[in-house]
Amino acid sequence: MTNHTSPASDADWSERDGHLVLGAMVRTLGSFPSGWRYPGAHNDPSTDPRALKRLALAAEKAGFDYLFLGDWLATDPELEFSDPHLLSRIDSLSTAAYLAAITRRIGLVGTVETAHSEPYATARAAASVDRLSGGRFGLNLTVGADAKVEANFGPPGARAQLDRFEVADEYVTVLRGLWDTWGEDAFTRNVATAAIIDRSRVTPLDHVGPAFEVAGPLNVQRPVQGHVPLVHAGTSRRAQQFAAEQADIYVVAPTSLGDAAEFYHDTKARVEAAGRPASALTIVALVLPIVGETRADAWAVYDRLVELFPVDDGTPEAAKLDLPGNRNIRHLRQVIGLPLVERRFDEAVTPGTASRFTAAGARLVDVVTRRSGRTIGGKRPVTYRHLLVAHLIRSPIVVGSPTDIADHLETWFRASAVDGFNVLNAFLHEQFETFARLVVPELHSRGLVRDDYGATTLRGHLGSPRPPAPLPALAAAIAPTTRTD
Ligand SMILES: Cc1cc2nc3c(=O)[nH]c(=O)nc-3n(C[C@H](O)[C@H](O)[C@H](O)COP(=O)(O)O)c2cc1C
Repeated sequence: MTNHTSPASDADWSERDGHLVLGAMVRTLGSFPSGWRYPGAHNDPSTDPRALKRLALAAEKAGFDYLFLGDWLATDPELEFSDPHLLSRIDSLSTAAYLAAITRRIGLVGTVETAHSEPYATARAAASVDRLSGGRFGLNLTVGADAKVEANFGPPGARAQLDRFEVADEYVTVLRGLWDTWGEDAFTRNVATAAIIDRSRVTPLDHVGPAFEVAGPLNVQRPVQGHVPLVHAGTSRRAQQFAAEQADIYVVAPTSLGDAAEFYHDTKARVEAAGRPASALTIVALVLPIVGETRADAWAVYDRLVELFPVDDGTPEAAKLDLPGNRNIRHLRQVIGLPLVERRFDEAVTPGTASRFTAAGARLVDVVTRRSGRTIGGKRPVTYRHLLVAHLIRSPIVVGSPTDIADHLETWFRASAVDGFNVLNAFLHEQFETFARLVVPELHSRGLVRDDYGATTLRGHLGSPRPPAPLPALAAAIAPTTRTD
């Protein structure tokens, strides 16, 4: 009898055993806007292949579940001072294919946009990288509407008139349908009879929908993982619903533990309402750790990053940079509600001045204290520069020793606010490698991460069962025209 079960190891079917999932966000210029200026930081995109390789090997050695490769089908030189990592980066699927050959166990998540790609090409590319990596690929689908991207793809077609999430749902139907057009054992390779395939196991798709018409079958066999795991990131209700119904991993960016826990429970309820077990969706939050051997070391790294963040301090040098219009004392004044005409950026905020701040200003003081240990009236005082940076950089930054960072991750995980984290780095390589060398072992000693890869596929890392291929009889019933003798 034909075996239609997974060729993957038993471990790939196992539960995650209560471990938190760790993904590494790949941004070679780092995620702190001035990170690339830090002494010794990687800052040359022309040497990215080496940087990617070094990051991937460090992440794999530490046992990360996957590398996350974001993408954007546009660029904008005006992002120079706010998001330098978006200026130039190697296409995410090409990167995943490159890293597939370098790594052995870690998952590789690449990004495709549903509005400006064809599901046939995406199904093929994703199945290809999944095959090349032995079942480690994950596909992040973005469903955004972005004028800069649209400007790169000619006049909008009929698809642009449709609801973007309905298009995305149909896109997923086509992807999965195409991955199922090849049965598991379609390649019979019968040397004696000369039949290399069993044609009954290769079926067309014949999809005709509002957005796509795709005949199939796919021109590459079924992915190692059956269906490549799908990833989504988005904050709107529609994005949440799409993730609940379709995704295996959902990347979120909550601003507080309370919000995260509420969103987590709401999302898991939606997963169940969609007829899936709550564990089918792994919810991971972004986190940007700034770590040092000691808390004081970490504060020093954060202070240096703040100093390197260019602001308009009225000097001719700053004027030449053409900085965004919100990088000056005038802008800060609007936020904290006080005239600051004569203030210099590095002046300490006095207790008297702080007592007159707006609620928003008081919140910024809290952020500065949490990130840098600086206090109003303290030996290391809060400065106006620190306040402005806290206002402009809203990333989920956690600064501290390995114990501090592990405490934060553990608190969120144990509060059922997340299943894991997508870990950003302020700059490469020191910050990521310090996290891998010091924080991951701390998590391990607390029983929060496993000590080695128990599985060989991304699905295995997630504890997500591999969808079986439709049985030949069923496939034949669906598509009788494909029957051959
Ligand atoms: C944490 C996070 C990461 C994201 N990464 C990307 C990305 O790499 N590329 C992209 O085009 N959009 C990215 N997005 C945007 C969303 O994926 C996209 O716009 C989403 O499909 C639509 O959701 P929305 O309705 O919340 O805008 C990201 C969003 C979040 C919250």
